[in-house]
Amino acid sequence: MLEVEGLEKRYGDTVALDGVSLTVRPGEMFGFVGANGAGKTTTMRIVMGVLGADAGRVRWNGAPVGHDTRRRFGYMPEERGLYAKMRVAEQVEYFGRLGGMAAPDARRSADALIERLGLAERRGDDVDSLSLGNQQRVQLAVALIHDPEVLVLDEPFSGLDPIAVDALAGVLAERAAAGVPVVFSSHQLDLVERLCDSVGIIKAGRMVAVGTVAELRARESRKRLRIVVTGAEAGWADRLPGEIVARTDRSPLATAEEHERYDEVILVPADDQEALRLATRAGRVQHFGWQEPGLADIFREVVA
Ligand SMILES: Nc1ncnc2c1ncn2[C@@H]1O[C@H](COP(=O)(O)OP(=O)(O)OP(=O)(O)O)[C@@H](O)[C@H]1O
Repeated sequence: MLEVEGLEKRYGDTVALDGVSLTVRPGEMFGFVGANGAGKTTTMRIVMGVLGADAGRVRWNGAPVGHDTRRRFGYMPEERGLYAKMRVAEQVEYFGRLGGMAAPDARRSADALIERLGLAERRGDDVDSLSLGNQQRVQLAVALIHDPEVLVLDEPFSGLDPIAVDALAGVLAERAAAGVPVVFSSHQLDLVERLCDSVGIIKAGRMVAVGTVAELRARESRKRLRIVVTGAEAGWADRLPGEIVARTDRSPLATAEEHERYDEVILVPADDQEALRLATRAGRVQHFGWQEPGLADIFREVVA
């Protein structure tokens, strides 16, 4: 298992990491989330030895991680590092060779990944002639080519179209199923929620929440009601007891079918029965029920 313990890192007066710890077990997909500048990239760079820590340690299967061990890791850095004037297939193969693969294996594996990530038609093109999203796919192929023991990916999904997102999600799930610990950072919380076994939320260099989404939901989240009312007077929802965390309202439209006002409110209620009475009095209640918060809701609560 991959263990990161008590990482600290300063840049001059800026404290980038202030005691970051996380553990990723074999076969676990770990989503690393946090606001811009929270410390995700710095943590991953330290795990990969690109950057030294001021304190703390990184261990793989109980032993300190050194250069040779890291060669068996797959890494997608934030600063994408490809050779612009090398062809797609050659480049992926080349990184396979750097990762210690024999030439025929590297070629076979590169071909399979290129196909899988939807790059087959571009295999003979120079990397700098590709769109950014396709360059990103090449970068992913490079991180995956040598069948790494651990995967550390800095925002691997950013900039990918939905088909590429699905292809990458499939590849990562396969690697995890084969026992590889996978860590990736992302701002796409719906994706993290869908794919990850566990999630770590980092805020200003500290891990403020770690666990499965269900655990975070149970620990962090306040119960919320979703209320939909049509035909009410404007402003009725302001009287609801509790805190409104989201609202949508649509004034009457000029069409025959939709001539009613529509209000949807997400409320952390101080008194749910009073909220129901108010909604019933205000208009026609189309929906009134408890709503499970998503990872984005939990994130807002934890990071606020
Ligand atoms: N080379 C550097 N010199 C000075 N400060 C740095 C350097 N690299 C990072 N920092 C600072 O360290 C903190 C953590 O940055 P980091 O890039 O790890 O955040 P992040 O969570 O990856 O953010 P993002 O989501 O925007 O990629 C920030 O305050 C950042 O400004």
